[in-house]
Amino acid sequence: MPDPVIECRNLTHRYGERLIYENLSFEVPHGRILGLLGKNGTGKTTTINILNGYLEPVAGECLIFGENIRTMRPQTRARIALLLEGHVQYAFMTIREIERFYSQYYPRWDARAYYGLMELLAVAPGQRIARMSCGQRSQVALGLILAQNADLMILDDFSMGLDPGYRRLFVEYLRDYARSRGTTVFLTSHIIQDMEKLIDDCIVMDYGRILVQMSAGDLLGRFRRYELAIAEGTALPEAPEFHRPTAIGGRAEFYSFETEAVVAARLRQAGIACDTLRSDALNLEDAFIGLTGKY
Ligand SMILES: Nc1ncnc2c1ncn2[C@@H]1O[C@H](COP(=O)(O)OP(=O)(O)OP(=O)(O)O)[C@@H](O)[C@H]1O
Repeated sequence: MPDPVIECRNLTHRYGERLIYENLSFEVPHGRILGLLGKNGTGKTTTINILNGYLEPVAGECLIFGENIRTMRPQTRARIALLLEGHVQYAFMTIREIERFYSQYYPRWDARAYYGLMELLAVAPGQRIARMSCGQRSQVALGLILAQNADLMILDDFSMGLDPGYRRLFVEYLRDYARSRGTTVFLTSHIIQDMEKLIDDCIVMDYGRILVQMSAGDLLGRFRRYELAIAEGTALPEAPEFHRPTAIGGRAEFYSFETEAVVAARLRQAGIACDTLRSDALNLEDAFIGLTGKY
Protein backbone atom coordinates (compact mmCIF):
# COMPACT_ATOMS: atom_id res chain seq x y z
CA MET A 1 0.00 0.00 0.00
CA PRO A 2 1.43 3.46 -0.88
CA ASP A 3 1.71 5.92 2.00
CA PRO A 4 -1.31 8.14 2.63
CA VAL A 5 -1.32 11.28 0.50
CA ILE A 6 -2.45 13.50 3.39
CA GLU A 7 -1.54 12.85 7.02
CA CYS A 8 -2.71 15.28 9.70
CA ARG A 9 -1.59 14.59 13.24
CA ASN A 10 -2.97 16.16 16.39
CA LEU A 11 -4.09 19.39 14.78
CA THR A 12 -5.30 22.03 17.18
CA HIS A 13 -6.59 25.37 16.00
CA ARG A 14 -8.00 28.46 17.68
CA TYR A 15 -8.91 31.91 16.44
CA GLY A 16 -7.93 34.12 19.38
CA GLU A 17 -9.48 32.49 22.43
CA ARG A 18 -11.94 30.46 20.41
CA LEU A 19 -11.00 26.79 20.10
CA ILE A 20 -12.10 25.27 16.78
CA TYR A 21 -10.72 21.78 17.43
CA GLU A 22 -8.09 19.95 19.41
CA ASN A 23 -5.95 16.94 18.46
CA LEU A 24 -7.62 16.29 15.13
CA SER A 25 -5.90 13.43 13.27
CA PHE A 26 -6.83 11.89 9.94
CA GLU A 27 -5.35 10.42 6.80
CA VAL A 28 -6.40 10.46 3.14
CA PRO A 29 -5.28 7.30 1.34
CA HIS A 30 -3.78 7.33 -2.11
CA GLY A 31 -6.26 7.37 -5.03
CA ARG A 32 -9.37 7.81 -2.86
CA ILE A 33 -12.00 10.55 -2.93
CA LEU A 34 -12.62 11.74 0.61
CA GLY A 35 -15.43 14.12 1.60
CA LEU A 36 -15.15 16.28 4.70
CA LEU A 37 -18.65 16.82 6.07
CA GLY A 38 -19.68 19.00 8.97
CA LYS A 39 -22.23 21.59 9.96
CA ASN A 40 -21.57 25.28 9.34
CA GLY A 41 -18.65 26.56 11.36
CA THR A 42 -17.17 23.19 12.39
CA GLY A 43 -13.82 24.07 10.79
CA LYS A 44 -13.84 22.58 7.28
CA THR A 45 -12.43 25.66 5.54
CA THR A 46 -10.02 26.11 8.46
CA THR A 47 -8.73 22.57 7.83
CA ILE A 48 -8.38 23.24 4.10
CA ASN A 49 -6.49 26.47 4.82
CA ILE A 50 -4.16 24.58 7.16
CA LEU A 51 -3.60 21.91 4.50
CA ASN A 52 -2.72 24.60 1.99
CA GLY A 53 -0.29 26.24 4.36
CA TYR A 54 -2.32 29.50 4.44
CA LEU A 55 -3.00 29.03 8.10
CA GLU A 56 -0.59 27.77 10.72
CA PRO A 57 -2.28 25.52 13.29
CA VAL A 58 -1.68 26.26 16.96
CA ALA A 59 -0.34 22.69 17.31
CA GLY A 60 0.08 19.54 15.24
CA GLU A 61 1.40 18.91 11.76
CA CYS A 62 0.24 18.05 8.25
CA LEU A 63 2.19 16.04 5.74
CA ILE A 64 1.25 15.87 2.07
CA PHE A 65 3.14 13.37 -0.09
CA GLY A 66 5.29 12.80 3.02
CA GLU A 67 6.43 16.43 3.26
CA ASN A 68 5.53 18.86 5.98
CA ILE A 69 3.34 21.51 4.37
CA ARG A 70 5.20 24.32 6.11
CA THR A 71 8.45 23.38 4.38
CA MET A 72 7.11 21.78 1.21
CA ARG A 73 9.27 21.98 -1.92
CA PRO A 74 7.70 23.85 -4.87
CA GLN A 75 7.90 20.65 -6.99
CA THR A 76 5.69 18.88 -4.45
CA ARG A 77 3.30 21.82 -4.19
CA ALA A 78 2.91 21.71 -7.99
CA ARG A 79 1.36 18.24 -7.58
CA ILE A 80 -1.59 19.77 -5.68
CA ALA A 81 -4.52 21.55 -7.36
CA LEU A 82 -6.54 23.79 -5.12
CA LEU A 83 -10.03 25.22 -5.43
CA LEU A 84 -10.97 27.83 -2.87
CA GLU A 85 -14.74 28.29 -2.89
CA GLY A 86 -15.04 28.70 -6.67
CA HIS A 87 -12.65 31.61 -6.89
CA VAL A 88 -11.45 32.71 -10.36
CA GLN A 89 -8.90 35.46 -10.71
CA TYR A 90 -8.37 37.49 -13.90
CA ALA A 91 -12.06 37.89 -14.64
CA PHE A 92 -11.20 40.32 -17.48
CA MET A 93 -9.99 37.34 -19.56
CA THR A 94 -12.08 35.10 -21.77
CA ILE A 95 -12.46 31.33 -21.32
CA ARG A 96 -9.75 30.75 -23.92
CA GLU A 97 -7.38 33.46 -22.66
CA ILE A 98 -7.44 32.23 -19.08
CA GLU A 99 -6.71 28.68 -20.23
CA ARG A 100 -3.63 29.88 -22.16
CA PHE A 101 -2.52 31.96 -19.19
CA TYR A 102 -2.79 29.11 -16.65
CA SER A 103 -1.21 26.58 -18.99
CA GLN A 104 2.14 28.44 -18.73
CA TYR A 105 2.42 27.60 -15.03
CA TYR A 106 1.59 23.90 -14.98
CA PRO A 107 3.99 21.42 -16.61
CA ARG A 108 1.34 18.69 -16.82
CA TRP A 109 -1.38 20.99 -18.18
CA ASP A 110 -4.14 19.06 -19.95
CA ALA A 111 -6.14 21.49 -22.10
CA ARG A 112 -8.48 18.68 -23.18
CA ALA A 113 -9.75 18.24 -19.61
CA TYR A 114 -10.56 21.98 -19.48
CA TYR A 115 -12.22 22.27 -22.89
CA GLY A 116 -13.95 18.90 -22.39
CA LEU A 117 -15.67 20.27 -19.31
CA MET A 118 -16.40 23.67 -20.94
CA GLU A 119 -18.03 21.89 -23.87
CA LEU A 120 -20.17 19.73 -21.62
CA LEU A 121 -21.19 22.81 -19.69
CA ALA A 122 -21.94 24.68 -22.94
CA VAL A 123 -19.59 27.57 -22.15
CA ALA A 124 -18.29 29.32 -25.30
CA PRO A 125 -14.48 29.90 -25.50
CA GLY A 126 -14.88 33.60 -26.40
CA GLN A 127 -16.99 34.40 -23.35
CA ARG A 128 -15.50 36.90 -20.89
CA ILE A 129 -15.40 35.69 -17.27
CA ALA A 130 -16.45 39.07 -15.85
CA ARG A 131 -19.77 38.75 -17.73
CA MET A 132 -20.55 35.29 -16.36
CA SER A 133 -22.85 34.31 -13.53
CA CYS A 134 -21.50 32.97 -10.23
CA GLY A 135 -22.29 29.38 -11.28
CA GLN A 136 -20.60 29.81 -14.67
CA ARG A 137 -17.47 31.19 -12.98
CA SER A 138 -17.42 28.14 -10.72
CA GLN A 139 -17.48 25.99 -13.86
CA VAL A 140 -14.41 27.80 -15.21
CA ALA A 141 -12.62 27.42 -11.87
CA LEU A 142 -13.34 23.68 -11.89
CA GLY A 143 -12.05 23.34 -15.46
CA LEU A 144 -8.82 25.11 -14.52
CA ILE A 145 -8.36 22.73 -11.58
CA LEU A 146 -8.92 19.59 -13.67
CA ALA A 147 -6.50 20.75 -16.39
CA GLN A 148 -3.66 20.93 -13.87
CA ASN A 149 -3.59 17.13 -13.97
CA ALA A 150 -2.53 17.12 -10.33
CA ASP A 151 -1.94 14.08 -8.11
CA LEU A 152 -4.04 15.63 -5.35
CA MET A 153 -7.06 17.90 -5.72
CA ILE A 154 -8.31 19.88 -2.74
CA LEU A 155 -11.74 21.35 -3.46
CA ASP A 156 -13.48 23.61 -0.96
CA ASP A 157 -17.22 23.84 -1.55
CA PHE A 158 -16.84 22.73 -5.15
CA SER A 159 -20.54 22.85 -5.99
CA MET A 160 -21.02 26.48 -4.96
CA GLY A 161 -23.34 28.28 -7.36
CA LEU A 162 -23.91 25.32 -9.70
CA ASP A 163 -27.48 24.37 -10.51
CA PRO A 164 -28.62 20.73 -10.02
CA GLY A 165 -28.01 19.70 -13.65
CA TYR A 166 -24.48 21.12 -13.78
CA ARG A 167 -23.71 19.70 -10.33
CA ARG A 168 -24.73 16.24 -11.47
CA LEU A 169 -22.71 16.62 -14.65
CA PHE A 170 -19.62 17.84 -12.81
CA VAL A 171 -19.84 15.15 -10.12
CA GLU A 172 -19.92 12.44 -12.79
CA TYR A 173 -17.11 14.08 -14.75
CA LEU A 174 -14.95 14.46 -11.62
CA ARG A 175 -15.58 10.88 -10.50
CA ASP A 176 -14.57 9.43 -13.88
CA TYR A 177 -11.61 11.80 -14.11
CA ALA A 178 -10.26 10.90 -10.64
CA ARG A 179 -10.86 7.14 -11.05
CA SER A 180 -9.21 6.96 -14.46
CA ARG A 181 -6.11 8.92 -13.36
CA GLY A 182 -5.81 7.62 -9.77
CA THR A 183 -6.09 11.21 -8.48
CA THR A 184 -6.58 11.63 -4.74
CA VAL A 185 -9.35 14.12 -3.91
CA PHE A 186 -10.11 15.88 -0.63
CA LEU A 187 -13.29 17.92 -0.83
CA THR A 188 -16.05 19.69 1.01
CA SER A 189 -19.54 20.54 -0.16
CA HIS A 190 -22.73 21.60 1.56
CA ILE A 191 -24.69 19.50 -0.91
CA ILE A 192 -24.48 16.07 0.60
CA GLN A 193 -26.43 14.36 -2.20
CA ASP A 194 -23.51 15.30 -4.50
CA MET A 195 -21.04 13.76 -2.09
CA GLU A 196 -22.96 10.49 -2.02
CA LYS A 197 -22.41 9.94 -5.74
CA LEU A 198 -18.76 10.86 -5.55
CA ILE A 199 -16.88 9.95 -2.41
CA ASP A 200 -15.19 6.72 -1.37
CA ASP A 201 -14.58 7.83 2.22
CA CYS A 202 -15.95 10.44 4.56
CA ILE A 203 -14.99 12.32 7.65
CA VAL A 204 -17.94 13.71 9.59
CA MET A 205 -17.03 16.56 11.92
CA ASP A 206 -18.88 17.96 14.86
CA TYR A 207 -17.83 21.08 16.74
CA GLY A 208 -14.32 20.37 18.00
CA ARG A 209 -13.94 16.75 16.89
CA ILE A 210 -14.27 14.05 14.26
CA LEU A 211 -17.37 11.90 14.74
CA VAL A 212 -16.53 9.23 12.17
CA GLN A 213 -13.97 8.52 9.50
CA MET A 214 -14.86 5.51 7.38
CA SER A 215 -15.73 4.44 3.87
CA ALA A 216 -19.05 5.83 2.65
CA GLY A 217 -20.12 2.25 1.83
CA ASP A 218 -19.43 1.14 5.39
CA LEU A 219 -21.31 4.11 6.85
CA LEU A 220 -24.36 3.57 4.65
CA GLY A 221 -24.23 -0.20 5.09
CA ARG A 222 -24.13 -0.10 8.89
CA PHE A 223 -25.62 3.13 10.21
CA ARG A 224 -29.42 2.84 10.47
CA ARG A 225 -32.39 4.75 11.82
CA TYR A 226 -34.48 2.86 14.39
CA GLU A 227 -37.93 3.58 15.67
CA LEU A 228 -40.32 1.93 18.07
CA ALA A 229 -43.43 2.61 20.09
CA ILE A 230 -42.55 3.39 23.68
CA ALA A 231 -44.62 4.07 26.79
CA GLU A 232 -44.97 7.81 27.59
CA GLY A 233 -42.29 8.91 30.03
CA THR A 234 -39.94 5.99 29.24
CA ALA A 235 -36.42 7.10 28.34
CA LEU A 236 -34.13 5.22 26.01
CA PRO A 237 -31.03 3.85 27.73
CA GLU A 238 -28.05 6.20 27.61
CA ALA A 239 -25.38 4.30 25.74
CA PRO A 240 -22.86 5.20 23.02
CA GLU A 241 -24.64 2.85 20.58
CA PHE A 242 -27.78 5.03 20.64
CA HIS A 243 -27.10 8.16 18.60
CA ARG A 244 -29.40 11.17 18.85
CA PRO A 245 -32.24 9.46 20.77
CA THR A 246 -35.59 11.26 20.88
CA ALA A 247 -38.85 10.08 22.44
CA ILE A 248 -41.99 12.12 21.75
CA GLY A 249 -45.66 11.16 21.98
CA GLY A 250 -45.18 7.43 22.51
CA ARG A 251 -42.68 7.07 19.68
CA ALA A 252 -38.89 6.82 20.04
CA GLU A 253 -36.28 7.31 17.35
CA PHE A 254 -32.51 6.90 17.36
CA TYR A 255 -29.64 5.95 15.06
CA SER A 256 -27.13 3.17 15.54
CA PHE A 257 -24.22 1.32 13.93
CA GLU A 258 -25.42 -1.86 15.68
CA THR A 259 -27.54 -4.55 14.06
CA GLU A 260 -31.23 -4.87 14.88
CA ALA A 261 -30.49 -7.97 17.03
CA VAL A 262 -27.93 -6.10 19.15
CA VAL A 263 -30.17 -3.04 19.48
CA ALA A 264 -33.14 -5.20 20.52
CA ALA A 265 -31.03 -6.99 23.14
CA ARG A 266 -29.88 -3.66 24.63
CA LEU A 267 -33.45 -2.36 24.74
CA ARG A 268 -34.72 -5.52 26.41
CA GLN A 269 -31.93 -5.27 29.00
CA ALA A 270 -33.32 -1.81 29.80
CA GLY A 271 -36.83 -3.29 30.17
CA ILE A 272 -38.18 -1.86 26.89
CA ALA A 273 -40.38 -4.08 24.70
CA CYS A 274 -39.10 -4.40 21.13
CA ASP A 275 -42.00 -5.89 19.17
CA THR A 276 -42.55 -2.59 17.27
CA LEU A 277 -38.83 -2.02 16.62
CA ARG A 278 -38.06 -1.33 12.96
CA SER A 279 -35.06 0.10 11.16
CA ASP A 280 -34.36 1.85 7.85
CA ALA A 281 -31.25 2.13 5.71
CA LEU A 282 -30.11 5.72 5.21
CA ASN A 283 -28.83 7.93 2.44
CA LEU A 284 -25.77 10.06 3.19
CA GLU A 285 -27.78 13.15 4.12
CA ASP A 286 -29.89 11.21 6.64
CA ALA A 287 -26.76 9.55 8.05
CA PHE A 288 -25.19 13.00 8.41
CA ILE A 289 -28.27 14.24 10.32
CA GLY A 290 -28.23 11.07 12.44
CA LEU A 291 -24.63 11.70 13.42
CA THR A 292 -24.67 15.47 13.87
CA GLY A 293 -28.29 16.20 14.83
CA LYS A 294 -30.80 18.49 13.15
CA TYR A 295 -29.52 21.73 14.70
N1 LIG B 1 -10.14 34.42 10.40
C1 LIG B 1 -10.98 34.07 11.36
N2 LIG B 1 -10.99 34.71 12.53
C2 LIG B 1 -11.84 34.38 13.52
N3 LIG B 1 -12.72 33.37 13.46
C3 LIG B 1 -12.76 32.67 12.31
C4 LIG B 1 -11.89 32.98 11.20
N4 LIG B 1 -12.16 32.12 10.19
C5 LIG B 1 -13.14 31.32 10.64
N5 LIG B 1 -13.50 31.65 11.90
C6 LIG B 1 -14.51 30.95 12.73
O1 LIG B 1 -14.10 29.61 12.89
C7 LIG B 1 -15.20 28.71 12.79
C8 LIG B 1 -14.90 27.68 11.70
O2 LIG B 1 -14.92 28.37 10.45
P1 LIG B 1 -14.76 27.59 9.06
O3 LIG B 1 -14.90 28.60 7.98
O4 LIG B 1 -13.54 26.76 9.10
O5 LIG B 1 -16.02 26.63 9.13
P2 LIG B 1 -16.69 25.72 8.00
O6 LIG B 1 -16.90 24.37 8.62
O7 LIG B 1 -15.92 25.78 6.75
O8 LIG B 1 -18.07 26.47 7.86
P3 LIG B 1 -19.13 26.56 6.64
O9 LIG B 1 -19.77 25.22 6.55
O10 LIG B 1 -20.09 27.59 7.12
O11 LIG B 1 -18.38 26.96 5.38
C9 LIG B 1 -16.42 29.57 12.49
O12 LIG B 1 -17.13 29.75 13.69
C10 LIG B 1 -15.86 30.89 12.02
O13 LIG B 1 -16.68 31.96 12.43
